[in-house]
Amino acid sequence: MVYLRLSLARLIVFKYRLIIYIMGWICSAVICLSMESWLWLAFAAVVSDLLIISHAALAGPLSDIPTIHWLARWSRFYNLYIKYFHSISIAHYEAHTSRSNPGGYHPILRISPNEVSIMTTEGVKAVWGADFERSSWYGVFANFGKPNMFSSTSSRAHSSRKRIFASAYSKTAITQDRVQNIINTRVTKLVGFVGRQTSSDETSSGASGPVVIRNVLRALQADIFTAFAFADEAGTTFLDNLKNGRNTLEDLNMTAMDLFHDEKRDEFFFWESEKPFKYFASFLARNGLKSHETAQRWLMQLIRPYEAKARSKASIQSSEKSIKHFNCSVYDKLLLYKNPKTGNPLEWTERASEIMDHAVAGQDAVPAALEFIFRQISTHPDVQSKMRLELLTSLPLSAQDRTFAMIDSLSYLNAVVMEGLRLVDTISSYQTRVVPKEGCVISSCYLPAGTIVAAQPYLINRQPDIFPNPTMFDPSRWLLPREEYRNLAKSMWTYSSGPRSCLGRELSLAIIKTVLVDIYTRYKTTLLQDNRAQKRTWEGADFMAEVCFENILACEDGEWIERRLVGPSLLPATAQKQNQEPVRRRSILESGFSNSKSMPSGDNDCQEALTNPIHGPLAACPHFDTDPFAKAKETTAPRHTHRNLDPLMEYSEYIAPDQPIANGEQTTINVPPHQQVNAQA
Ligand code: HEM
Repeated sequence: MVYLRLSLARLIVFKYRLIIYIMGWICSAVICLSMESWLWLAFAAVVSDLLIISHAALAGPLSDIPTIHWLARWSRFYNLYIKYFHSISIAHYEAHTSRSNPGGYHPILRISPNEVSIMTTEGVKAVWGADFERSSWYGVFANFGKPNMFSSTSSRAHSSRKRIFASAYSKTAITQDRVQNIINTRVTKLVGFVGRQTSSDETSSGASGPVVIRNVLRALQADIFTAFAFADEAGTTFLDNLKNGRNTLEDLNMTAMDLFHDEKRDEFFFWESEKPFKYFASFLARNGLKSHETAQRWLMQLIRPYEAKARSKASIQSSEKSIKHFNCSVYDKLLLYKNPKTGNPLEWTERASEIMDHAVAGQDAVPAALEFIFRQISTHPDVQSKMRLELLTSLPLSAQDRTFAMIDSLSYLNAVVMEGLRLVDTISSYQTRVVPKEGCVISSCYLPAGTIVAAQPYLINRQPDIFPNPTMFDPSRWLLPREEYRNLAKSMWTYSSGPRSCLGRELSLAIIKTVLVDIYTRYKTTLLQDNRAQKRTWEGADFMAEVCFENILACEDGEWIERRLVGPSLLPATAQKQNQEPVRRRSILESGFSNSKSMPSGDNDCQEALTNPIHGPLAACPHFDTDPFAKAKETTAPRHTHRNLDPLMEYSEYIAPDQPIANGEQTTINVPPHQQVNAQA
């Protein structure tokens, strides 16, 4: 008790010490103290400060927690230093994992006198699951001078705002025709752009020159989000302006849209958000503030005409009807909202602040995630082949015949996306929560009220006891029986967790999966330039991956793919032909499974597979676990007897039961009925 009182007194004295000193000096000036007494007073103030800081550093409740650096006990400037000059995610990850510990890494580290960083799912559950309040750092995300859902620190303010529009982001809403049409039409434009790149090559080799994929994806995200948030016809059309070459933000006229990743802005974002600099932001971050203003003005160009149109009675009535049917856009929901107690609508600045925050939230996260996945797929040809095989054998070729439910049920595609999202670093800073007055315990360490707990997806997603070989891109870790998959997915923290987790999760997954389907059923990708050495992973137009696209029908395994696309009637012939073409089949196999681990030279089973005419080229190879023919032998799905069935018909009936599927079960591909029949033949 005595200790508690002392701590409280210390806190008050420490927090208000400046005011106490100033008052003391004013009093002493009034009673005309001598110069010597003044110096003694100043000396006493410095000593008392040092005593308080030393006590907190060496004997306070956080003193037993290992530190990221010895300076971190004494000052928050060490942490600010890495925030400004390095990648905070990489620096914290290295600190958590670099020192010996019984568990192999430190689940908790002190990063400044009053702040700890955690790398434990249990800790995240205790803090984010219990919805501890946010720190004041989030205030920087307010727009138009108004707070929004994201910037509000209190959980109450957050949940009352979220209730207005959360249903527009639900999976039910995202799978409705309105949103699916928006996504599909924009992705089709993206595919058209890639098509123009591959056909513009003078040699007509079917391969494109390097494409700075992030910029193109930024255009995609902006066009999808603005159409989704307002209305299809009210969205931006950046995709229509894509050119050959780098498509920089300036070329696309997108600098205002890309608020937090416009170079001018992110240089200053630090000064605007970190104490004590933020108090001098108007001086330190002048360009950053200017670019925030430009972005606000830019957004007004979308909001004004939309509001003017929505004010017409007919439009409001139809929105009111559709609000009940998940068919209403986010902005319509904001527009139609009335406070249940006062009956007042939101002010326009509140609506604008909210929508601007949502736009910013996904504007670089989705392109960064997709670019990272492209990069991984392009450098892992075995993954690319398996994924393409699944797409070509399980989905109708025409976008009109497929639904998002079909795409969503593909286990290998899902595994690739999950693994990409596990490793990608989309958020440029860590998330913080403040320990409430009861305190809390994480990894056996007591954290008193007011302690700031920091966590990052980059660290949580790399816990070696949950994700063995955590830095390795290995989609197969997600091919698990349903229950095990769910448990693993719960430990992944890319979208955060708890009531304030990412609202755009379903939208972003739908965009990412649709892009991968539409690109990888048509193109093979390779990485021209990796450009991984950056200060911050999301930063700088000059530091982005350049991807080359090659039409799959023009590439090595094109003939095989063509045969598969033509339909089932050719498949028995394929099996016959395989017998006459062992060399050709070998090249097909090797092109997809060229890494020595998947296809060891001299492996008898694989050699046998290459010449086995009965079950197809892939069935007997133990390294190939996605063979549709092998699956056909095991499947319990009803068998069709019509041999001339249209290859693209009735797929929806035969989409496999919900993914994921057990590792090693060789069942990641869903086999449509006609292929089962042919495999039997
Ligand atoms: C791969 C893409 C994305 C990733 C990795 C991602 C990640 C996150 C994370 C980690 C948070 C929590 C941040 C914090 O608490 O500090 C968050 C919040 C949020 N995200 Fe996303 N996000 C993505 C895409 C999107 C998209 C496309 C949208 C909307 C269009 C969106 C809208 C939001 C919103 C509104 C919040 C605030 C939620 C709240 O305060 O309750 N996100 N996101």
